[in-house]
This record gives sequence, C-alpha cells and structure tokens, in this order.
Amino acid sequence: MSALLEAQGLALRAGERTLLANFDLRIEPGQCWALLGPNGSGKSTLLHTLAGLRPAQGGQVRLEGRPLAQWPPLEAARRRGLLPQQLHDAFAAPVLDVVLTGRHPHLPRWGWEGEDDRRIARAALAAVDLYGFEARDVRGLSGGERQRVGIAALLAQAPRLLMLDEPLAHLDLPHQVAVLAHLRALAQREERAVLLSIHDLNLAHRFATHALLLGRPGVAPRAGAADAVMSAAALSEAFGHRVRRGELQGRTVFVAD
Ligand SMILES: Nc1ncnc2c1ncn2[C@@H]1O[C@H](COP(=O)(O)OP(=O)(O)OP(=O)(O)O)[C@@H](O)[C@H]1O
Repeated sequence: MSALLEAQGLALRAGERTLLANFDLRIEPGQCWALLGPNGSGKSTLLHTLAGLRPAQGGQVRLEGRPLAQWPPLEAARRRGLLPQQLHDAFAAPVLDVVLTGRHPHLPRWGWEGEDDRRIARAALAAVDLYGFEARDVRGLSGGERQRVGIAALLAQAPRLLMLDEPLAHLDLPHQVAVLAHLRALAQREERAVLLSIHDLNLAHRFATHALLLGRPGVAPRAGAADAVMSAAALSEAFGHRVRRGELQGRTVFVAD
C-alpha cells in the first residue's frame, strides 16, 4: 500500500540536543498513530517537522510520495493538517468563522466560503458536540470547548492526514473518548490517517492501531503496532518510570508506579 506520509533518515535537533537521528516512519491510509513519550522528548517538534512547518536537520519527509518542500502550500493543506498544542485568539470571532478557517485551502482564489463550506463546518462542530455554538464568541468558551473548536476546524479542513498535538488537553473523559472514536473512524472508514500526541496510555492503546514511542535522552524510539510497542518494559524505559500493564474487564490498562 502507498504511504500517506513517509520519513526517511530523519534527523531532528533542538538547540544542542539530538531528538531523533536516522529515523524512519511510514503512515498508511486507515492507520491511527499515537505519538507517546515524556515531556521534552520531541513529540511537538516531530509533528511540526512532519507537517513541513519546521525544517529537519537531515533526511526527507514525503507526503503522498512527493517531498514536502515540493508541495505548493495550499495543495499540502488539502492533504495534511496540524492542530497545534496552543490555540490563541487575538480577536473576538464567532465560533463558526473560526471553524471556517479550516476551509480556506479549499476556496477558489479570492473566493469566499459558500453554503457547502458552512455545511461542512457545522457538521464538524456537531462531530465535537458543539452543535448550537456557531454564534458564540470564541474568546468566551471554556478551555475544553475551545479545544473542540480547534479540532472542528481541522475536521472542516478535511485533510487525508490529520496530525494533532495533544488534542485531548482540557477535554473531559466523555469528550476524550468521543474525539478519539471519531478520529479513528475517519481513518478507517475514509482511507485517511491520524497521528496524534497523547499522554493517556489507556486511551492511546484503546484507540490507536499504531504507536510511536519517543524516549528520554539515550533511549531509541520504537514504532509499530500499538499493542507491540506499548509493552510495560518499553514504556518504563522510555519514560524512566515504572509502568505496569494489565487487564481489566477485557481492556488493557496501564498504571504508573
Ligand atoms: N528552539 C529551541 N532551542 C532549544 N531547545 C528547544 C527549542 N525548541 C524546543 N526545544 C527543546 O526540545 C525538546 C523537545 O520539545 P517538544 O516540545 O518537541 O517536546 P514534547 O515531547 O512535545 O513535550 P511535551 O510532552 O512537554 O509537550 C524540549 O526539551 C524543548 O525544550
């Protein structure tokens, strides 16, 4: 199967520190990847690099077979999207307008959003349980509501590869489960793929098909099927903290000592 995203020989540094060296990754349609690792292990840096928003120090990233740098920005934005960790609102704006920013890569040059774009944006709001929030000022939302507006904007953008940096931040438990279920279903039903950073090991194992585990300094990254990568030994080594893995009512659970 052809890859949506492929990294080969990737090298990433932050300041003096090497985060990744000679790193390979292949993300195929239908896959849902959990990006795991301790604070500062390079998850955000890697997401920004794979999205083409930050240069790598070596190696190559290909989006649908073509080097990232060769994609015109608008065409790339129709194929891959990134929800960053921090969302800023400098101005007052209705929620619907914020979600409609996700449609910009799809608009004709100098064009305005049409009824189809508004329908897609409303459906995205409904998917994150924000039906009826369209006219609310984005600056008056709670942290979890604001986070879900960001997710809705990415859903409205409708890229084939969705990348999300800690999308569960600020979300309550039911919305964490609902958002992950929605993203996984998108990947599996529509031949799309998801790569999201996440600190909750239980939810990561439950919803991800694949896992990429970054380690603290000196520990090599691991990538592959989520169940295989997320062993107690590998997680304990990556985090430098004992993690136990067990079963509870048919579900795999992880507990930190
Ligand atoms: N411009 C920079 N100069 C020096 N170090 C940097 C720079 N940018 C990032 N770093 C460092 O690179 C490391 C990786 O940061 P990154 O944000 O990618 O980690 P992360 O895995 O996403 O962490 P978290 O779980 O806390 O979100 C951190 O130690 C960070 O302090």
